[in-house]
Amino acid sequence: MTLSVSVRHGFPGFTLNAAFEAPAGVTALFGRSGSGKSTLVNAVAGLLRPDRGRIAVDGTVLLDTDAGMAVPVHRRRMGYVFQDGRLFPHLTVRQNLGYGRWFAPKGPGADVARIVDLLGIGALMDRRPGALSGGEKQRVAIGRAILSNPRLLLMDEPLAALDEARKAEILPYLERLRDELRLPILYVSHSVAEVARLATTIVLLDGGRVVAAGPASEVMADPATAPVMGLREAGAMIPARVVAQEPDGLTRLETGGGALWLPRVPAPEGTVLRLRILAQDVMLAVERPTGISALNILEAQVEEIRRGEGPGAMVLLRVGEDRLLARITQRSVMALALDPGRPVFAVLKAVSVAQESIGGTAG
Ligand SMILES: Nc1ncnc2c1ncn2[C@@H]1O[C@H](COP(=O)(O)OP(=O)(O)OP(=O)(O)O)[C@@H](O)[C@H]1O
Repeated sequence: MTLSVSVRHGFPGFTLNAAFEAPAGVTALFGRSGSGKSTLVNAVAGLLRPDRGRIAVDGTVLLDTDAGMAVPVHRRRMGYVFQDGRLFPHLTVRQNLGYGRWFAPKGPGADVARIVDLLGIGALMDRRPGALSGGEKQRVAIGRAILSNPRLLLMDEPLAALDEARKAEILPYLERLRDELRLPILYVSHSVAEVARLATTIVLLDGGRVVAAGPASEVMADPATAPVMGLREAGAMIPARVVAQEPDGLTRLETGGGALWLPRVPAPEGTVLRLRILAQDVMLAVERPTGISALNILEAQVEEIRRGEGPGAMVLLRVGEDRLLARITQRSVMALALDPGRPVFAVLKAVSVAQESIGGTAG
């Protein structure tokens, strides 16, 4: 499945001019407030008729303004999940889910029991939305959208209204949907952490234009995208394989640049994980540091140095086959005489597990 979008639309003072391809998986539309994310999603859903554009899912054309053709909203088969679940308050969870199914096209649809199980909402079936937490409501809203058997799931900031604890509760369910249902998801967010955890593809928007698009790990490691991502949030993702659970509570992982130790990661040996390493958490040394507390030191090579407008610089590093970003000062770039090709050691101050990779990559 590929969603292909090319849209041009003008509002007073704002022009959206964006094109991208979304392959299977979660495609995150990411950008600051006002960059055009919702306008794009609304164009895909059919809620907005753009001045010009073409939108197609696989071979099915949903919009082609040149040909004067636009499939109406209700025939596009899009599952739409909004920030506020928008469940029917007078209906039970079961009835809300049934409503999604009612609108599904005839023929084999999604299996209700499976979706209820995937989203962990079995125990809530007889409750009304008023008796659900925000996270539970969102899970039901997602279930309802999936049961309408859509071609594509559109999620516009589905976690934005939830507090951190509820977000953390719902993210694993979204990961399961991504990995087990294989339903393509267009996911709008302005949270880098959310995108790092969920996205397979990232489309980065700025001022109504696509400034970068591609596999999530590549877009996140591109030093040019750092100012749009936000310097504090910029960082790369590298794959790492769980090698051993060690007796002192640490998990040993293997990366292309050497071993890493993290506080116990509850994953079986052999699992490949995606680690998120913020650029600001990476220090560089030209010799292997000794006598420091940091456990995690990777062998790397400088690939590119991008100087910012202020005193900072973003250094793109090659670590085995993978990429890492380090944010250091331009003064340090000079002091260490860093140049492309120079071997260095990357000292990692903090590492987080961004996402369990899609099954089958272990080994
Ligand atoms: N119906 C409208 N009429 C006029 N201007 C609009 C309309 N809808 C959106 N805009 C403008 O288009 C721009 C992009 O808005 P959009 O909602 O797509 O951004 P966004 O990236 O989704 O932002 P946010 O993260 O805040 O939701 C904004 O400047 C907004 O004010």
